[in-house]
Amino acid sequence: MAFDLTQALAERGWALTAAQREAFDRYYRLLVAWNERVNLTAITDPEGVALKHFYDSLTPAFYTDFSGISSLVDIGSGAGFPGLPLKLRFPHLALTIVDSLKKRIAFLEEAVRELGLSGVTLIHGRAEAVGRDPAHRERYDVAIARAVARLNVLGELCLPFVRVGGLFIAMKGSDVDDEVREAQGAIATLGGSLERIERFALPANGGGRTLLFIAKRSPTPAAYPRKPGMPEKKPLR
Ligand SMILES: C[S@@+](CC[C@H](N)C(=O)[O-])C[C@H]1O[C@@H](n2cnc3c(N)ncnc32)[C@H](O)[C@@H]1O
Repeated sequence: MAFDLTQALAERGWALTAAQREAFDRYYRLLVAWNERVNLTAITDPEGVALKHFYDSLTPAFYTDFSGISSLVDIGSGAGFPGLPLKLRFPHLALTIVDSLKKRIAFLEEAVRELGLSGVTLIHGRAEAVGRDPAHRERYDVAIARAVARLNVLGELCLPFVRVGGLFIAMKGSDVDDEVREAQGAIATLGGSLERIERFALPANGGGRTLLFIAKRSPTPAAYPRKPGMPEKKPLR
């Protein structure tokens, strides 16, 4: 696999600044160093991380205009994907990251410090609990998540964070049709409406991807999200 992040983004019309290139390099070095003692990622080679973590994280911005988005919440961000690459590329974003694993939040705290980022809030907690907190409920322009749960579960974790008129972006692999069908009732119940499906392939045989754009049409009923674990145990129909 031959993949160069700077070149691939230049082909999309994005010129990374020298400072942004250096930030992605530092992020990579920190990720692999921490990965020796905290399980953060199975992908550790530089080109793999550049393609399957950094570039992949940026793909939503190929399909929707991030310059018009002020606040973004990344649910189940793990080692920072997709939130941190989006923040590096779009520094104006007020980024909030929610993850239930303390060690991953500890990694992100160091990454944010090392990369000198401002406007990033890191929350250790379950999305089901944080999404009920008035400080976070229906406060964000966009909620985004990659590789966290099936769509009928993910909707309950993410849609409560989105303001009416905002957007929930689910980042998925190529095989989504059953998942989308099974989640239709859940999305409607939670106040969402599936507006757009974008299918594409990552460069350098990086695999098929699908982005689901779900508009928040009406407030999420107070009953949701249910208590931690329930969305997964009894997914909405
Ligand atoms: C497979 S990892 C994916 C991480 C990252 N989004 C990525 O694509 O590389 C899933 C992450 O979601 C977090 N997670 C799972 N369920 C969660 C929940 N209910 N609330 C908050 N975080 C959750 C886990 O701790 C884990 O870090």
